[in-house]
Amino acid sequence: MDWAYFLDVDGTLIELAMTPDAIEVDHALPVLLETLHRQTGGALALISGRAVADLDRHIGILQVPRAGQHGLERRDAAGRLWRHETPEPVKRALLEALAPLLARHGGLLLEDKGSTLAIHYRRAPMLGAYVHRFLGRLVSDIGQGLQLQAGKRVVEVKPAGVDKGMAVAEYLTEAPFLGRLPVFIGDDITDETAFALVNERGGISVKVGPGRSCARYRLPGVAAVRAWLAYQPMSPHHEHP
Ligand SMILES: O=P(O)(O)OC[C@H]1O[C@H](O[C@H]2O[C@H](CO)[C@@H](O)[C@H](O)[C@H]2O)[C@H](O)[C@@H](O)[C@@H]1O
Repeated sequence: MDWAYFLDVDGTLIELAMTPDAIEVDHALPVLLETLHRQTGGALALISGRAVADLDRHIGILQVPRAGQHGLERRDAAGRLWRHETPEPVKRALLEALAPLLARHGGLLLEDKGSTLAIHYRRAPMLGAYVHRFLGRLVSDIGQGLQLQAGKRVVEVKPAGVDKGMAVAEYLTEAPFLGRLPVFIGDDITDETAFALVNERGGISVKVGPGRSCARYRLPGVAAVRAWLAYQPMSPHHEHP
């Protein structure tokens, strides 16, 4: 059976950086992804926590389908964009509540992704537990179907009930993904829903780096992921990592 490739971005295809805009996308990445996309007949998608527009800006290769904001937005192989929105008044209330926190702690960084608001504390790691508590209280006060999403030195507030696993499941109902065995590679907590979905479908789930995971395989880091992906098109029979 042919494989369909679903790839997380930060920490999987690109090394982590101090801030979301500080990532370095070297020229080899788009070349690798374009090649894999072509050689799989288009069965490659990026599944990221970043916004789709942000992926477009940093990574380009617009012909590769992509899901952003942990599945809240998804561009399919036909170029159609599907979106779950956070209602405007809810977003306004969140931004108002976050303003004093951000004003008080210059080391924190707000990333407004549209439907999701992320507070990054990589520049002020000692504030991590505080930020988690603050946002946890905010979500329970505001309610409105919101949920917290933890990540690497980041906490996000997003609409509940949509995740990366759902985005992968949606792609698998559409050409050219339909009927293929899914492969998902990711490094973070948010990738666990996709690993679980892929495991259910008998696919290949690959966790990048250390940490607990339901993924069945491991790769040590970004360089190993890229090396493994580069090997795929050359292999006549796909082998497990
Ligand atoms: O699902 P991903 O594609 O892995 O995206 C997860 C988050 O990635 C970005 O944040 C992370 O990477 C930043 C740049 O390396 C780093 O500074 C930050 O600490 C990491 O959490 C992105 O900014 C988030 O929106 C994504 O959710």
